[in-house]
Amino acid sequence: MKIAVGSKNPVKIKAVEYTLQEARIQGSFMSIDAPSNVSEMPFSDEETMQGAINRAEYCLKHMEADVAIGLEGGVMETPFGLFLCNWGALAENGKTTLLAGGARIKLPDEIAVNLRAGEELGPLMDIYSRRENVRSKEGAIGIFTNGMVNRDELFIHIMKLLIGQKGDWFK
Ligand SMILES: O=P(O)(O)OP(=O)(O)OP(=O)(O)OC[C@H]1O[C@@H](n2cnc3c(O)ncnc32)[C@H](O)[C@@H]1O
Ligand SMILES: [Mg+2]
Repeated sequence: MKIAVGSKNPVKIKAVEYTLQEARIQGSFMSIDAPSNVSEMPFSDEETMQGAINRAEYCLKHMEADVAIGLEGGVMETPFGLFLCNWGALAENGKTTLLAGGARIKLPDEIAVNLRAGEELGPLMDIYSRRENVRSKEGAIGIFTNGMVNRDELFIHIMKLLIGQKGDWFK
């Protein structure tokens, strides 16, 4: 089985590989910087889901993969503030694309203000945390939970929710 991931972000690639190994699903891995075809900073659940679906479907088209995974991060407005959201899609030719969402956490107002003004979370997190490339390491969720939940764990959970829905893999 050929498995493609629609990102070159190591935190996403590692989460996919780790979860498939944990589930004892054998295959070869490929990755490609698949376009999300949504905003650089998705601003709703729907837009973030669409980004994950678009990445997975791009992989299926361009990578000759049997299974394609798209993972996308974004933010969403709620009556209680702006929240981080993450979504995953698992696509296979001729089958309905599977979807699953990850844990959410409220972003501090000082970050939310800048996001609403059109800035992107990746660079904002580096400035806020005085670290480099947070999006490829612990992620915003890692910073705001003091490392209790890092971005890899978030994507591993999404991956478990996705492959857990693939009944035929567990027979
Ligand atoms: O290389 P890709 O796969 O694009 O991975 P990415 O880190 O850019 O992540 P996304 O495109 O999925 O996320 C959309 C935007 O939100 C930012 N973002 C999302 N989750 C984040 C997190 O946990 N920490 C920092 N930035 C995050 C990210 O930098 C992008 O600007
Ligand atoms: Mg990106």
